[in-house]
Amino acid sequence: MATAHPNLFSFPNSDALAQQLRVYVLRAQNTALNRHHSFRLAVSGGSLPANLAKALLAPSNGTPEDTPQFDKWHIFFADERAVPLDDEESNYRLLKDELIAKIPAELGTPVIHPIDEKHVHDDDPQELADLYQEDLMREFAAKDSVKLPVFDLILLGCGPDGHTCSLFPGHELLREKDAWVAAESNSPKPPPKRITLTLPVVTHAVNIAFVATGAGKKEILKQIFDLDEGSSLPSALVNQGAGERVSWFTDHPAIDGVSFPRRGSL
Ligand SMILES: O=C(O)[C@H](O)[C@@H](O)[C@H](O)[C@H](O)COP(=O)(O)O
Repeated sequence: MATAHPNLFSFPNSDALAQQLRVYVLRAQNTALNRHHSFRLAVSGGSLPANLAKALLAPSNGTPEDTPQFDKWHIFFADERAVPLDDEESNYRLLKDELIAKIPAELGTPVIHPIDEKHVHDDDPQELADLYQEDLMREFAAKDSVKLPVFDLILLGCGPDGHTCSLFPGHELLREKDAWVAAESNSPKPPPKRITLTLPVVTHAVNIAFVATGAGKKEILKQIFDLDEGSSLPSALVNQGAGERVSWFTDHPAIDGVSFPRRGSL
């Protein structure tokens, strides 16, 4: 378990948040490209793709540091719903509509790793999870010894119940130690059938960022950051497992009443 604390950032509005999220994501990109010439990240659904698009589609200041090199990006899904890729509930579709379709041609095209659409109507989403894990293995497990993939960045949301990815409070999936990708058949948040990265994969990433905005998040953020009773919530487990590798991008209403120390810039 990590001992250092996560970083909590808070901004007055979504423009200020997006500006700092851009700096953070592009730093992660540049470090990854220096190390292994590709940038491997996972993204969630919910409000995350819109915030990410706001950050990344803003004009660059022209320096290499401030330029997304999308043709070097491999984008996976931190969680995905078992629905066709063009379904309104699909996180793939959401990311495509919010971000991918709007990337100017000169910035390149990322490689996207969607779920296998042939299995979205299976009764049990386990095959979907297994196939997605195989996709991850092709990308990450070049050596037989790789126990867990090391994403350069995982971008997460936090639900009002403290869930993240499709890891829900009190669920047995939180104890998963071996699988990289797990199936969820009965998600409390619709739609019920999903796949999700597991907690060990999330906490193994080089950088992990949550984006949580709006007054609807303040009760759960108080539990996660200030109160012992919140310590077993999935989002709190990410904080405990990855410590200072975790950064929270919030706005002021989301952390109203939270005592945990916050900063206004990276
Ligand atoms: O597919 C999903 O349902 C999401 O990945 C989910 O984990 C989301 O990130 C949270 O529910 C927070 O959603 P908001 O950012 O919309 O609050």
